[in-house]
Amino acid sequence: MTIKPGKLLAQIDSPDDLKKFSKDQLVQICDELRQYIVDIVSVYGGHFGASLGVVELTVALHYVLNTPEDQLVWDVGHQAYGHKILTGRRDNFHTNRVYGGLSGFPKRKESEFDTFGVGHSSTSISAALGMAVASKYKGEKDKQHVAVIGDGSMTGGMAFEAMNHAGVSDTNLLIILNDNCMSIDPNVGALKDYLTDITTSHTYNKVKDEVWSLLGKISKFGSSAQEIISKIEGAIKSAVLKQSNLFESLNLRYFGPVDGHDVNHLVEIISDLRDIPGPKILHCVTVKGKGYGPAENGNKTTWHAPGLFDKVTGEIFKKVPSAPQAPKYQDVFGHTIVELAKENPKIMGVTPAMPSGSSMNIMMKEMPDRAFDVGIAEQHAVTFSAGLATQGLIPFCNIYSSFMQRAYDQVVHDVALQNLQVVFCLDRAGFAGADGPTHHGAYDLAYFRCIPNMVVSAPMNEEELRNLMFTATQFEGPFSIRYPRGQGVMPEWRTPMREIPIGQGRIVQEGEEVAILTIGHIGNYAVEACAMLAKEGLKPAHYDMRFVKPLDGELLQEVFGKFKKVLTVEDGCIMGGFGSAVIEWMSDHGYAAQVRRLGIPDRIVEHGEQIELHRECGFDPEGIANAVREMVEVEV
Ligand SMILES: Cc1ncc(C[n+]2csc(CCOP(=O)(O)OP(=O)(O)O)c2C)c(N)n1
Ligand SMILES: CC(=O)[C@@H](O)[C@H](O)COP(=O)(O)O
Ligand SMILES: [Mg+2]
Repeated sequence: MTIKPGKLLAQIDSPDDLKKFSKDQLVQICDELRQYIVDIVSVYGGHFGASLGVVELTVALHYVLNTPEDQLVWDVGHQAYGHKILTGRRDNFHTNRVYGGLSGFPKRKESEFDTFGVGHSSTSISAALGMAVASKYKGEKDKQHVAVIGDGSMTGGMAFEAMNHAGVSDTNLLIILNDNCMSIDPNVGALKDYLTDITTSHTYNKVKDEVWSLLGKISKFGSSAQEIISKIEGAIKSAVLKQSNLFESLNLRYFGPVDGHDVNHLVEIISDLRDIPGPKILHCVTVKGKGYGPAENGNKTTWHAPGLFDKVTGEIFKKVPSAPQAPKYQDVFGHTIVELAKENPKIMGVTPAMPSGSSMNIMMKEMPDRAFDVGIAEQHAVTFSAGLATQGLIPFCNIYSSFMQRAYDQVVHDVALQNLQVVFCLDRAGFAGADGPTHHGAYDLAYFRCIPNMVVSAPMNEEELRNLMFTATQFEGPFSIRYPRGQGVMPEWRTPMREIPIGQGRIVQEGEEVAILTIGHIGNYAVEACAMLAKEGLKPAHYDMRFVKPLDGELLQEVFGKFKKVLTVEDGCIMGGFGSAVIEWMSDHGYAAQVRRLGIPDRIVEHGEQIELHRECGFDPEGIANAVREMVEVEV
């Protein structure tokens, strides 16, 4: 179905086209852009509420700035749908997040307007500051550098590291804080409360408006007058706010809060700010989901990424289950940690801003004093968990595999070196799918198995996940459990939990000639492959190793004692992953066999449905069966 843009939007193939319109046409352009996002996302899916919340800001920025020369960096980039549509990608925007189509996030190789690749939060200020300093060094005086960062992303430590530097950088960096009080779930922390204070402080806003209008009048009298007024403004701010403005105290000129949905006012402000030297921050107040009733007034967490929906009624279409509705692994985690915590008062839950995504919200609701959303702060989440563990508690620190990458040193330095009992539940491990390479949990088997003291495990189904979670509570040291995004395989998963001997794998099917060794959920693909091969008279053995570290030495002795052809399969990087561990074991124990490794190759794999990516990399069920067929052919 072809989705047509509105009359004005249809004429905008670049920001230069946008600039041809008069200011009083911008409101209509915003309406048409908003409608186009609703039309596309309702049919093709993707992130939703965030892009609606920055429609006016996006139009104003591309209207005032001279992009792409002026450099605009979006934080996370899930809100950049309007940006992409206005910068030449309107007509192919329906391919957003589709295999072979546009990325769901700004990506440098996709467009010159995408100045920095994003997807993980809190990077925009650092990147934009780097660009600003580079421009200053190269003598590019007129270039503007703008970072647009949300209030949720502002809770990421990197943002403060960058502001700390920006404040003494002597650049003209403009930070735009898009404050909608939302992360994916409601935003958390003292910063959120502070921003609310500023936004709701009537006295401050009244005085600020007067100062602002004075600034407008005086600024015509040249920079010395501006200096005077900015000192008055600064004095008023710190006095009225009773505490120095957080951003001003970092030497960032603070402006706002302003209405982030008044496109013409935003055009004026951003134009004015262009002429004000030095690092500055504009605080915009917006509404996530603005302009589409169900998203604006309904559950904003749901409308962060609702899936497909009826744009007229707002009804969100439930995915039709292909098989009896097996739960998502995350649901099993969410219910199981509560079950365990009811039995064991030492158990605590920690999530860095993914309560709904990880299902930690279940424990947060039932046991609010034992489960914590710490904001987009993965490093803090890990070391906070380590602190809990020093006091004899057992924290389950649930972090998406790709977001875990941000807190690697904390795992080594704060947990493993002290051999503390922290349970890392790495959700979205393996190909994440439509979110693409920024979110693929490709590396955790490799980056965790090399850490001393760390146990590295992966369940093949929900029952196994529950057993591993219980086992982790009995293990006095760091323990990681990784599992993929989406469906499990067991509709009846509420099985009694049991402790599994650390390192113990299991045989799934006896066989001959080739042994398939799998780790985690991907083992279910091997089961499908074996069923295909059985019809051809081929019967490889299949072992679910369950642990990458420690490996099951007894089982591997059986495997290498019986088989000269071994196929390893992992939904993770081949370099240094599970297959590498098996080869190392084989070599260390004096065995020799042909070992073939299937997994994520040593290159960037773009976005698409998980099965499309597994197929592309040759470890979907057909790919596994083909590998066995080829191995059977070869004489060793
Ligand atoms: C390092 C990292 N952790 C977690 C996420 C998941 N995530 C994506 S968007 C988001 C919320 C961002 O909130 P905010 O910056 O306020 O943007 P909004 O959606 O409100 O526009 C989170 C937690 C991420 N992308 N990167
Ligand atoms: C933009 C972002 O990082 C999150 O919205 C992420 O896309 C969530 O992923 P899940 O949908 O797998 O929870
Ligand atoms: Mg927000």
